[in-house]
Amino acid sequence: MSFVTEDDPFKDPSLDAAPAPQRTTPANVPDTLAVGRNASLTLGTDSLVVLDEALRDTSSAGCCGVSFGRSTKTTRSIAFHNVLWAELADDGDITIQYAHADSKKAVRPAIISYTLDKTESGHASAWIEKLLVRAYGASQRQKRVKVLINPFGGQGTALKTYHKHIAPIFAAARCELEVEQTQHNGHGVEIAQNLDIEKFDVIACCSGDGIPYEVWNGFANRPDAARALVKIALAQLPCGSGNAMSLNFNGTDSPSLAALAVVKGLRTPLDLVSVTQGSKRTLSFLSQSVGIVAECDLATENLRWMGSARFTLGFLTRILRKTAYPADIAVKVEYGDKNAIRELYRAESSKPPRSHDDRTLPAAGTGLPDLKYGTINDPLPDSWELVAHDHLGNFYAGNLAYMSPDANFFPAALPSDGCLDLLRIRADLPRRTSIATLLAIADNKFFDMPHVDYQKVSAYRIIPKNQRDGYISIDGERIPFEPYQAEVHKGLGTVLSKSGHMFEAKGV
Ligand SMILES: Nc1ncnc2c1ncn2[C@@H]1O[C@H](COP(=O)(O)OP(=O)(O)OP(=O)(O)O)[C@@H](O)[C@H]1O
Repeated sequence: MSFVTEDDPFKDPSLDAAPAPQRTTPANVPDTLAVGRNASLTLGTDSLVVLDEALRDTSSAGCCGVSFGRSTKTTRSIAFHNVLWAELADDGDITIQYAHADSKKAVRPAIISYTLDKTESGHASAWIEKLLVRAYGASQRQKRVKVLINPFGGQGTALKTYHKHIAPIFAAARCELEVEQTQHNGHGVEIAQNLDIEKFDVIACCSGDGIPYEVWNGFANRPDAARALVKIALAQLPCGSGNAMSLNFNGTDSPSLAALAVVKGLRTPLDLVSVTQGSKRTLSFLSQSVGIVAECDLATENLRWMGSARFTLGFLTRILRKTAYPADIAVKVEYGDKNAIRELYRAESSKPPRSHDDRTLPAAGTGLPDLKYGTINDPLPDSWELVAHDHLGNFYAGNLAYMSPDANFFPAALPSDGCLDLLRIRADLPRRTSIATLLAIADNKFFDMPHVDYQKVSAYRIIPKNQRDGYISIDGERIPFEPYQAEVHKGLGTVLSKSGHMFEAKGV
C-alpha cells in the first residue's frame, strides 16, 4: 500500500494519504474462461461458478485432488469472499485457492486447478486479475503481517490454533508473514514500540484482547505514535478468553473465519481513548468500567473454570444485593438522547462499505494528540459539571459494541464517531427489573429500556467515593481505585473490518 506523507515535498495535498490499492477490473475481459472441453470458470454476481462435467457422479477422490463427494450437479460456486488467491503457472495450469467451509464455524484452504484451453491463454492473466478484483475489492492483497502469538492466551492453545487454523489461510492468500511469540507480560508493548512500521501493514494478534491493548500502548510510547497508529492496522485472531475485538470486526470467534476476515479486511479508523490517572496516560480501545462490570470481570478470576458463566454469576449476585458504587461524574455529552443516537447510527449504517482510508498519514515525528481537556490532575473544564451519583449501580463506557459473544452491551457504538457509548444504571432498581435488564442484553432489547441511561460522550471524569477499595477496569486490565479522566481521539487507531465503518453487531 502506498502512502503520501506529510513530510513528502512532492506531496499532492489533494490526494488521500492512505489510498486503497486502486485496482480496476481489466476492460474487455470475458467473464467465462474455458478450461478443457467440458469445463469452464465463470465470474458470477457474487461468486465464481465452476462448470465441470467431471463433477457429476464424482467419487470421493474427486477432481484435481479436491473431494467434491458424490454429486449429480455439474456446477459449484465459490463465493468471491472465500477466494484467497489465483494464479497461472508456467505450464499453463490455472490454480485457484479458496476457503472451503467445513462447517458454519470453520474454513480451511482448498484448491482447484485446471489446464487452460490454448485458445484462452491470451486473456487468462487478465481474467485472473478480474477474479482477484472481485475477490478483494478495496482490501489490500498480500498484506504484510506481523503475527504475535500469546502462547498462554485462553486455554494455552494459541500456538496450535495458529498453525492449524490461521496460518494455512494466511499462506493460501499469499500474505507475507513474520511470526513472533510473546515471551512475558508487557512484551506486546515492547514489540510495538520497537517495530519497523514501514515493513508491515498489519499486526495480527493471536491472543485475547490483552495483546492488542499492549500493542496500542506500545505505539502510544513511540515518538511517531500518531503515524504508527494510522499506518499499521491491528487485528485480533481469537485465541484468548476475551475475544471482543474479533467479534466486533471479524464478526466471529472462530479462528479460521477470523483469518479469512483479516485477509479480506478493509482498513478502518477506530477511535481510541486516552485515560489519565495519577501521572499516567494510557490508551483504551475496548471499554472502561467502574463498579459492577469491573468487579465481575476482575474479582472473579478464581471462577475462571466456569467460562463466561462466571461473569453472569458475579452480575446476578451483585444485582440481588443491590450493590451501589457511588461516584461523582462529569461528562462531555455529544448525543444525550436515544432518538438522536439511533439516527446517527442509522445514517452511518446506510453508507456503503468504505472504499479507501481517507486519513492523512501523519509525519514521522508526530506523537499522540494533545489532550483537549487536560488530565485528571487539571481543574475540571469550565463547561463540565460534577454530578453526584450516590446510587450508581453500573458505570460502563464502551468503544466497541460486543464485550463478549452474548453481550452486545453497546449496540449503538460506531468505530469512528469520536464518542464512547456511556451506560449508567442505578443500583436501587427493583430486583426483577435488574434481572430483566441483564437478560435483555442477549436479546438485543437493552438499549431501549427506560432505566438504561445511554449517551454518547467524548470525555468524562469519574471520582469514586465512599468506598475504601474497589475495581476499575480499562480494557479488562485493573488500574488503581482512584479518580481518572477519559478523552476520545476520533479515528486515531486503525483496524481491519468487514465493512470499513461498522461493527459486526446488531445495531439500533
Ligand atoms: N509468554 C507469556 N507469559 C506470560 N504472560 C504473557 C505471555 N505473553 C503474553 N502474556 C500476557 O498474557 C495476558 C493475557 O493475554 P491475552 O489477552 O492474549 O489472553 P486472554 O486469555 O484473553 O487473557 P485474559 O482473559 O487473562 O485477559 C497479557 O496481559 C499478556 O501480557
